[in-house]
Amino acid sequence: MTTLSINGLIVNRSGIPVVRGVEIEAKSGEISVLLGSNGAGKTTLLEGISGIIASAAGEVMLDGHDLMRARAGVRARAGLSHVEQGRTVFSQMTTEENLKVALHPDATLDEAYALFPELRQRRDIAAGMLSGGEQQMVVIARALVGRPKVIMIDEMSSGLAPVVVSRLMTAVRKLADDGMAVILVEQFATLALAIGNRAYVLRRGQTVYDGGCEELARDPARLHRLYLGEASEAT
Ligand SMILES: Nc1ncnc2c1ncn2[C@@H]1O[C@H](COP(=O)(O)OP(=O)(O)OP(=O)(O)O)[C@@H](O)[C@H]1O
Repeated sequence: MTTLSINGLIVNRSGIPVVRGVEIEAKSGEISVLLGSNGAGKTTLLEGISGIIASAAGEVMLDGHDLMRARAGVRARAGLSHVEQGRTVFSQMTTEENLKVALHPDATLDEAYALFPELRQRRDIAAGMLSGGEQQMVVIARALVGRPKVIMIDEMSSGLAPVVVSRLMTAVRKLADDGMAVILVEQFATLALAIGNRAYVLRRGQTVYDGGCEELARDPARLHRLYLGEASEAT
């Protein structure tokens, strides 16, 4: 059982606080959905958690270990995986080579192909030749075979057809059902809330909602208000 606890995290960009005291708890078997309008600080929050950028203050605790001062590589080895925006495949390498780069000694490529069977047929194709959806599958599968405890996925759906997005959502749910703690940053709020457990809505770097996904999915007007900031209703 894994627990990632983020407490009072403050992350600056060019000296300006962009993430301002966020609290998040991600647990094995659960998807924590991070929502918020453009510029709310979602990507910066994930970068602060994975250590790509230094945080100014707060705590990043993974199973009781304080990672706040650890570098990104150390956090990754401790079990924090960050699937960044932009489907960063190694385009000259084949699908399988992309997966092998990250393969943990205890993991197998079959785990990747079990999550995305469609990648098996594409194993010898250069990743740069794959469709956007397939490239997104490669980067998620590559994270999986690194055997992380927590997987943080940023904007996996952007620019993809709805049928592909649904396919990816199903796979992400399976990751959590298999025991991973998942943090999902997503623009398609309705789809993300449908597969998620706990939701956080960020506005200007602060949490304005922390609660169940179902509750928020049932109240689209409230979700709209939370995004637009017409009413403050931090819980
Ligand atoms: N490299 C940077 N230097 C300075 N400011 C930045 C930088 N990157 C992002 N910002 C600013 O930080 C704020 C939060 O950006 P961030 O990308 O974290 O938001 P987001 O919620 O992920 O939005 P989006 O959905 O647009 O990616 C924005 O105001 C943005 O302009």
